[in-house]
Amino acid sequence: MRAVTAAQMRAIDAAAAARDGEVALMRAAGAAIARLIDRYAHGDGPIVGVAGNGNNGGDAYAALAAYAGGRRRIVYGDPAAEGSRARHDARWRARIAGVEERPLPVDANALRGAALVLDGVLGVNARLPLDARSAAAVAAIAASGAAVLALDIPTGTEPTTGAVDAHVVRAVATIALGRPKLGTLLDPARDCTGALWCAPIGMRDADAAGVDDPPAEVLDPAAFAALLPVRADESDKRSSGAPLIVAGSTQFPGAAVLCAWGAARAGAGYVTVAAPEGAAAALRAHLVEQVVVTYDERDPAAAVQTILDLTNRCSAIAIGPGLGLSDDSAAIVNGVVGGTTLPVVADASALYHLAKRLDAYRDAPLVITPHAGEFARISGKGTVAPDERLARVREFVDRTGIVTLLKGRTTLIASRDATHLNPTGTNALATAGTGDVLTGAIATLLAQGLAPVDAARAGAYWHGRAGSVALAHRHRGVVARDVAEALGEASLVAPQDPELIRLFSSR
Ligand SMILES: NC(=O)C1=CN([C@@H]2O[C@H](COP(=O)(O)OP(=O)(O)OC[C@H]3O[C@@H](n4cnc5c(N)ncnc54)[C@H](O)[C@@H]3O)[C@@H](O)[C@H]2O)[C@@H](O)CC1
Ligand SMILES: [K+]
Repeated sequence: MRAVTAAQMRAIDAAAAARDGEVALMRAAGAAIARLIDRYAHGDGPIVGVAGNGNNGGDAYAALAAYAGGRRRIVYGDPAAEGSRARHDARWRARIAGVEERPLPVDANALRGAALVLDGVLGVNARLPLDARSAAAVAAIAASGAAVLALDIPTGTEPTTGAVDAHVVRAVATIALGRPKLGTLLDPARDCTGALWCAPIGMRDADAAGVDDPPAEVLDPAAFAALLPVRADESDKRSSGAPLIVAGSTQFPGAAVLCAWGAARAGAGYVTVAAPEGAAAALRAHLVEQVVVTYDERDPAAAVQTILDLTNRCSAIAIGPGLGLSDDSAAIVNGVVGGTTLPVVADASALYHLAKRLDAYRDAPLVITPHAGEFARISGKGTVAPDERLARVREFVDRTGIVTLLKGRTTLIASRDATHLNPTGTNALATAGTGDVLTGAIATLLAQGLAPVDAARAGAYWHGRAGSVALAHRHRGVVARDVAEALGEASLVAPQDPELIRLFSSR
């Protein structure tokens, strides 16, 4: 699903309003919001809307008008607000439906005890810093301690950049109307988003054509399920996906084991591991179904030949985890990546070695999976501040054409055509070896025929879900092996309601 800038959303809104009428759109938005109210309401208190003078405020009226759950409903708004025709319609319907209307300003005491507060102060046209009236409403909401469902965006966040004001709503959930706003997916605003839902209300990506390209996308559950390859009945072990893992060293054999496990649990039919002789004993002790082939790392030319010979029977390569930073491993990495025609996912040590020869890999079928530190080095442009991740990854991919997966709380995956924001994951993944599992999973997806960008975004999404599944089983102390083991369960996607899509849960 497209994650939009404010400018893209305005274009989409305008076209949808011209087609369907603003009143109908706001009624649809209200109906979708109303469906979420009971999910997030706690206790016996009222549902309280706080409405700004714009259409975001209109959504608060529309939601309370549409809500049929039997709770008391109150809305705070400006009785003298001019507002759009849609906002008037919503306000009128709220009144008829028995919603109690009270004038702004609202103080925290009035909101304390609410079962749920609907934040309709500002939406996609919010600008920071907040004006005094909006800031006062946000301060009251924040001080009340009540649970908040944010309408479109949490007020006080910048809808495109994810910057936050001194006064900001921290929501338990946010419901995006039309399309999710980029800012709600980006730090620091993401902390305020809570769970993220989207009600598409009939809006169309095409209406933003040409505005703020290349587009950003966020994977939703149905799109993820559609990306996962399905094994054909007539498959054999090689056609089911045969990744070659080039990883491990005497010092770090575990990286190769975890990468192989990630590949295997992602559904590969035949996993081959090529590793230096010093890692062989540890690998053979831990890998049973996988084939281990060794090479002499002190003879890089022969090692490259051994590995390239193996590629004849493989369909993708993962290279880098645990290989180390020696000149010999540099020669092996560049010899293999430069000498193969197979798609490659490169991680860890391989990123270090490839950094010196990026020009050779321009637009190659290659995925790199750096964390922020590795990205700083490979991009050649130094440390990446949290708020410049999106711009920096775009700059790098526009320059090199290399599909890049930049790890972080919101992992970014960029190709020349688009930037993808991965919404899944948990801090349980912040533990050694989980990146090796991800690399292995991506290798399998490449081996099963996904394009590099699709393998990267499906892999990131899947791995994030697997982290959450592993945490749900273990509660704490998740290790990388648990994440590999959870890939199967994490591949299951419950049927989705296309009118109300859950993009991520709070975590
Ligand atoms: N237009 C449509 O077709 C739809 C709009 N919807 C809702 O409408 C919202 C957008 O409504 P609006 O366009 O009325 O905009 P907002 O409700 O976001 O903002 C209201 C007004 O406040 C002004 N404002 C924002 N920040 C300010 C600041 N710091 N100081 C002074 N003024 C400031 C804006 O310029 C705008 O005129 C969406 O976020 C969504 O909730 C939905 O109902 C779906 C359909
Ligand atoms: K809002």
